[in-house]
Amino acid sequence: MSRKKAARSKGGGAAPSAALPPAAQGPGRAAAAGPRGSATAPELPRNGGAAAGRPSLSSSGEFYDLAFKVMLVGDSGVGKTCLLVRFKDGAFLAGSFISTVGIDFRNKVLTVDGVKVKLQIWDTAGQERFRSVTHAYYRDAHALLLLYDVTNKASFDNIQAWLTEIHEYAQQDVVLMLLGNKVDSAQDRVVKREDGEKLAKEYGVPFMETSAKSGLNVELAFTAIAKELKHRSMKLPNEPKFKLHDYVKKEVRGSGCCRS
Ligand SMILES: Nc1nc2c(ncn2[C@@H]2O[C@H](COP(=O)(O)OP(=O)(O)OP(=O)(O)O)[C@@H](O)[C@H]2O)c(=O)[nH]1
Ligand SMILES: [Mg+2]
Repeated sequence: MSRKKAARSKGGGAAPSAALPPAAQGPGRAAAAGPRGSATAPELPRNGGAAAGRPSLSSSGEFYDLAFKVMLVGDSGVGKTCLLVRFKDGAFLAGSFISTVGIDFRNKVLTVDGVKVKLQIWDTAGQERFRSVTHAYYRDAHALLLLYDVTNKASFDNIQAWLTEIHEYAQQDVVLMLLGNKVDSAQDRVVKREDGEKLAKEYGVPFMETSAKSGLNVELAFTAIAKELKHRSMKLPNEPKFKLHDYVKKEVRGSGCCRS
């Protein structure tokens, strides 16, 4: 895979600078299809769809106050689909690896500080041949979870190239988090936690290690994103500013996952 190095923002972070039009219907939308549900999900407004205090009803019959679109990106095989299935169904897809074709999505409603937040989670195909399909979806994403596999060095080395892509196609204010997945495979680990932390710090993005197999930090990753998006869209007077980095650091430390 030949991709350019990521361009860094002035502040040292990886905030993408391309301001693209919101809610655009990309050509990939009609072409995309996945094994779990249709890939034509409803459009979500950029502010998360807070409808003046009126809750909406999701397709699964659940009420929600806010809705956001989250995209899972990263090399093929890093565990994006497994992470989503773990979060949505609490299960692990063991056995043979079925690579995602195009793009797929699942919805989940979380309660964040008493507010029902629907995450529409888009599971993209990591394979290079589907890249043009994925590009069309970036601009509508409110948040991106960028994954690498701690047992696969190439997937870690490609993170910079993924950041370049995000910089090019996603909204400037997209919420971004880096995840090092498959930490349950301790014996096969080739990317140290410190390397993940260092890279994330370099680009100014929150970071945690996860396991779709054991479930470690899976709920936390999505909850942290949901909290950040909720706080951004519902700024209540006198409410202290939510700091995603601090929240992630505190919760990861609390989970006891990452200190060996
Ligand atoms: N040990 C371990 N294996 C995992 C984990 N997550 C995923 N896997 C395995 O890794 C392989 C790839 O997982 P997927 O979730 O399908 O990978 P993907 O990122 O969706 O791949 P594409 O759809 O091709 O982009 C499968 O064989 C999974 O069982 C994990 O946390 N731990
Ligand atoms: Mg997949």
